[in-house]
Amino acid sequence: MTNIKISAKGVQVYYGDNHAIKDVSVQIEDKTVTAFIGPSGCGKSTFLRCLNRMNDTIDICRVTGDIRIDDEDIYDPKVDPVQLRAKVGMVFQKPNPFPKSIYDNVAYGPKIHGLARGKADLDEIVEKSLRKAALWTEAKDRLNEPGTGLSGGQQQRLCIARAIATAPDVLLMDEPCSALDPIATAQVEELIDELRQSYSVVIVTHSMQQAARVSQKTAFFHLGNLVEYGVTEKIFTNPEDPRTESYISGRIG
Ligand SMILES: Nc1ncnc2c1ncn2[C@@H]1O[C@H](COP(=O)(O)OP(=O)(O)OP(=O)(O)O)[C@@H](O)[C@H]1O
Repeated sequence: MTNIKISAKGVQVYYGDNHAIKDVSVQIEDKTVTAFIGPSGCGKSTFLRCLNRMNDTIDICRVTGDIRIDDEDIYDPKVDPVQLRAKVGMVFQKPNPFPKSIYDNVAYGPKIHGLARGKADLDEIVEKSLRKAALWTEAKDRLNEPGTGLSGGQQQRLCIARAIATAPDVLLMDEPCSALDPIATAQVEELIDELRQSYSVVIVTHSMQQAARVSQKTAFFHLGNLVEYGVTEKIFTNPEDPRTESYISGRIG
């Protein structure tokens, strides 16, 4: 039985003339946290955005190569990017709740994708998503209050609940803790570890400590190349490539 969720082959990304991702091939596992690390500008976020076609929204961006999720070509013209993004949820650097109530933030996706069969069903999805995002206890008595009134860490967990509510297979996280204090960061990291039981989680992080704490697999990017990919512990203790070694020992980046 294969555990591969995402398979990318020969992926190239250009922003105009800037060749940002150079022939990247990688197989990302299900029920695993995979960390993308590397110096600023190496292409981590660009490659992450390829996985739910978020780069489609950037005019000058061109993506080629083959990316499959559960063996389905996500760049096939038959694939609706909006549906794809429900299946491949994304959490951004800065918590970005909608200017709506906590309840509506979570209910929005299931509503537009027709995932609920009425109010009771929707209530259940909202509760389940908030529970999975470890926010239910704090939010259950204020569901009608604005999501923007929560603390930064709570807002980020709300954004995770919103991503989970559309029953995704994959969760992409682009530096999800960079705007959070150490306590909120620890809570989100704990949550990422739990989410691994249900999803394939891919996280971009600038923090090598965070990559070491939360991920089982790590991909090291440098100047648009995927230099090394493997078991996190090995990448951090015994990397194969001298560039990885330099990065983890703080000599580049
Ligand atoms: N929206 C964009 N338009 C034009 N060029 C972009 C865009 N986003 C990224 N790039 C370019 O693509 C390259 C890779 O950037 P990317 O943001 O993917 O790197 P990163 O490793 O995530 O960096 P950081 O860690 O600083 O966020 C850089 O040269 C960057 O200037």
